[in-house]
Amino acid sequence: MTPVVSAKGIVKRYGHVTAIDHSDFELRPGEILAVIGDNGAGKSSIVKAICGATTPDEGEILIEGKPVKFSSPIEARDMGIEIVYQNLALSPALSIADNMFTGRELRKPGFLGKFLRMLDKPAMEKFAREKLTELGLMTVQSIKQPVETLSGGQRQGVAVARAAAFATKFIIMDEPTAALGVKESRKVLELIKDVRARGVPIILISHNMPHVFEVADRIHIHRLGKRLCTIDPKDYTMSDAVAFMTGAKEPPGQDAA
Ligand SMILES: Nc1ncnc2c1ncn2[C@@H]1O[C@H](COP(=O)(O)OP(=O)(O)OP(=O)(O)O)[C@@H](O)[C@H]1O
Repeated sequence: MTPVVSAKGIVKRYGHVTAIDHSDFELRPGEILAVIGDNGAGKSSIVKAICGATTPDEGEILIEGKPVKFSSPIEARDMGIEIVYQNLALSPALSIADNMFTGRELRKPGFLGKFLRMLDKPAMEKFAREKLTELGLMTVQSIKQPVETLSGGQRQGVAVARAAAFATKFIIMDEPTAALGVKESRKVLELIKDVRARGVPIILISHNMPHVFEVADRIHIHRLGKRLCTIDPKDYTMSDAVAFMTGAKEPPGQDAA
């Protein structure tokens, strides 16, 4: 099966620091791929290269088998790649519906939209309501509610719903539960599984081993700027994964999973 994303020999240098050192990467259809590694191992850097947030110095990125060279994250987004950040990239003062459409607002049909750039608020609110309902998130009272009135978990829910609504290729989630409490994390993990059930593959960067082992189909272990190996979480324990990640234990081959 053609991978959704595959990257080969990616190199990214920042001055004298080599953040990614000839790394490979592969995301398969329908899977949750966790990306783990020590601080500074290069997890964010490799994922940024894949979503156009940075341009690699070397290497090749293929999306569904076709070479791509993104010059901005907008280009990646236009291709159906969505990102959910740990620091909740939502605008607190704007409503849920407005947040879902930031940067891709729907305009009124005809002259009003085309020439006067008038927004089609009812259409955006309807779409936002449908998407939140689909993901079981309609505990929020109103779609017009400002995001700042929501709990941390609800906000992350909106961010995940937005990504799920627009992603046609895959979603990248960078530490989506890091800022959340236990109960809120649970809800977000369930959402992540729901998104997978809808057929959208996910790249999940996380330091939280129980979360990774709960949801991941495969784990990409990053160390010193490159992919050390990929493992199937059913074949290894959390302490094995940490031992590979820190160099305490010899890893299995590059493609154990
Ligand atoms: N914009 C940048 N400028 C300079 N150095 C950078 C930049 N971004 C990343 N680096 C360096 O590249 C290396 C890899 O960083 P990266 O953020 O990808 O690691 P990470 O595995 O995501 O770490 P963490 O788990 O701490 O978020 C680090 O040494 C980091 O300091």
